[in-house]
Amino acid sequence: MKSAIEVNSEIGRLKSVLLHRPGKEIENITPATMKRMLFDDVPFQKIADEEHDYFAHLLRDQGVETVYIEDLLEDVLQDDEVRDDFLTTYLAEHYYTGNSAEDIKKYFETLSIHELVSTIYAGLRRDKIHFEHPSLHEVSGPDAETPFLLDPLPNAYFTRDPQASMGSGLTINRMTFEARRPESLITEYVMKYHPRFAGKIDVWLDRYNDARIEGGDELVLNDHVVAIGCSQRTSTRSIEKLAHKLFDDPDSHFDTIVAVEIPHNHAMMHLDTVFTMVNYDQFTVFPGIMHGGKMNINILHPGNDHTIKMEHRTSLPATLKEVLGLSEIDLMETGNGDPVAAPREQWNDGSNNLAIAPGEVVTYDRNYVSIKVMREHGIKVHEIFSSELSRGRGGARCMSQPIVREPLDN
Ligand SMILES: NC(=[NH2+])NCCC[C@H](N)C(=O)O
Repeated sequence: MKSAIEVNSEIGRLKSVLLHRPGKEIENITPATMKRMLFDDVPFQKIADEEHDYFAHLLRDQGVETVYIEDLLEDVLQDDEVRDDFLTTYLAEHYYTGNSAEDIKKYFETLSIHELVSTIYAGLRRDKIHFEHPSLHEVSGPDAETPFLLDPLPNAYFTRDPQASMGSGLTINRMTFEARRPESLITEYVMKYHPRFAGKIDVWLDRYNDARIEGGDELVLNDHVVAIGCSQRTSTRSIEKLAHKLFDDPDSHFDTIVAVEIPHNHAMMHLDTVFTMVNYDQFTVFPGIMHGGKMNINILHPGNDHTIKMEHRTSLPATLKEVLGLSEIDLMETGNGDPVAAPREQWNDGSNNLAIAPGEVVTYDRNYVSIKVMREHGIKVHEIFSSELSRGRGGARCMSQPIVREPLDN
């Protein structure tokens, strides 16, 4: 039987994608909570939604099915038992158990399922809940600066990160920062209980382990090679765990993992903020990660008796040629490698392109220097608006989680 997830490249024609339309959560940030919420500014929701709708519309015009994860969550939470189970876990992960969890649940039960889902994304304000037997934790909330008892999920429109599709399955990710942890709980419940996915996918990694990994670091280069960033968000331990799983599981056809070390900072939190694949042999890259050919790259292959063989490399272009079996590749530099335009456009996700077919991408309009370079190199570029969406530090690739791509010709 065909799996409900089929993603065997970064570039095969995109057929189906998971999105999340930004809700109230992106305005439920204040200067005091911004850093913890992983934002650099407070977006204006009205414009962000218009920009997001334009993006989704463009994808649909290109024949892509756009599936909103919040709708899938609503479907799943219709079931009383599943809803209770989800809420118990969600509250326990915010340290609300026992009576306090019951008091919050009592409030949730007064909401429609649609309102409940919006609240899970938007966050729950303290003044909505009356605790029968208040404890210090309950009256304190996540931090003293916020009026929220349960934090908003402003990063949820970056649907790329809480999970990553890979072949016939996905990794459901343990996120690095608490601000994003509930996002992959939503993925878990959707994948486990939604009829579209339940029992029809492989789960390579779940979120209940000590290994941090995020989808922005997970790039499926072809049907047997994945590239993974060793980054602020993805630990080497998780890459090894994933390698064991992919190399041992008979449902997986992946036999090569390229672990690429990148700087560990907020501007470059994931590999896809500095590197994306846009055609069989074309890539965009932020020149700042290349270190004059002195990078730290390791290629992992299955060894004997369930061990892993590892080989060290230092050049990104040479490694890509080697693992993809190409004689030439075209690396297009963000901002044309200019010392001002390159970091500026990287900051605004000029390296974060979503391929919707080989040689065809969607990207933010503001990165006009990078766009010009791509066009000069023969890439078909669809521009999307980016005044508000870009404030969350993620671009078209971050805002989309492919669930089906057409297989590549070769
Ligand atoms: N795949 C990506 N590059 N995602 C970008 C996520 C940005 C988000 N503000 C975070 O820090 O988590």
